[in-house]
Amino acid sequence: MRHVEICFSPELIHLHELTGKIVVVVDIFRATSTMVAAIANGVKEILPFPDLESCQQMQEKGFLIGGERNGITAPGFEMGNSPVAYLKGEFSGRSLAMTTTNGTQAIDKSRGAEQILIGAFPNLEATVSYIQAQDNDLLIHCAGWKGHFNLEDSLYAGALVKALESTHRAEEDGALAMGSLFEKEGHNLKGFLSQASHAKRLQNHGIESDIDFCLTLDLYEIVVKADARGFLVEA
Ligand SMILES: O=C(O)[C@H](CS(=O)(=O)O)OP(=O)(O)O
Repeated sequence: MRHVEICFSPELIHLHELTGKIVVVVDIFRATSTMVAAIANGVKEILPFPDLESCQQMQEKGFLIGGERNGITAPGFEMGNSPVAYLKGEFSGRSLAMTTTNGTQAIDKSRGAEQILIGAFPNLEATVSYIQAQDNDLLIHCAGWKGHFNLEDSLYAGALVKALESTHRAEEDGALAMGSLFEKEGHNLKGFLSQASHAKRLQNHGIESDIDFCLTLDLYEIVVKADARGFLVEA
């Protein structure tokens, strides 16, 4: 039996061992949902950056650039952080450089893991099957919000804990708590998460369609993982 644990914020990642583990980075609203949408709709690869400046410089190298801070597209960037912007396949074959408020920081802080996967509800089942086919223990790294716990990433972590019950033992309190929370509330993702602070922030920006997409289960059969160069690609 392998093990599964949860890190609830990038600020706490130093408390967890990364070596030898699969780390699933999750930022449901919206970075990792957007990454899965982009790859599923033809984007060739995504290079994540923690900072705006290095990301923006990639435009000179022919990259499409996506940059967001506090829910708003960063000045000078072509794309923000909206998953629905990728759904028509308009950016098929392009390489995307991307930086967001929370999600790309969490990816950066996951370096050192055996594998880094990108978690989202629209490819939950595919990600579960992939993890079950590997021998490694699992760490679910929630991006949270500016260092704080958030409900949507933690509920996704609970969904993974429940789906992996037959292969991965949850021993620490966080994983047990989130498994129970998903068991109780997972049938009503949208209703339950409408009270989440980040969902309210996004509603204020008038982007309910993003929330709907981010909470849709199993639209895609792809798995997104970091390759040896640090690019996010289809596994
Ligand atoms: O664009 C988002 O959804 C957020 C911005 S914020 O947390 O509302 O400031 O970025 P993300 O990195 O996807 O959490």
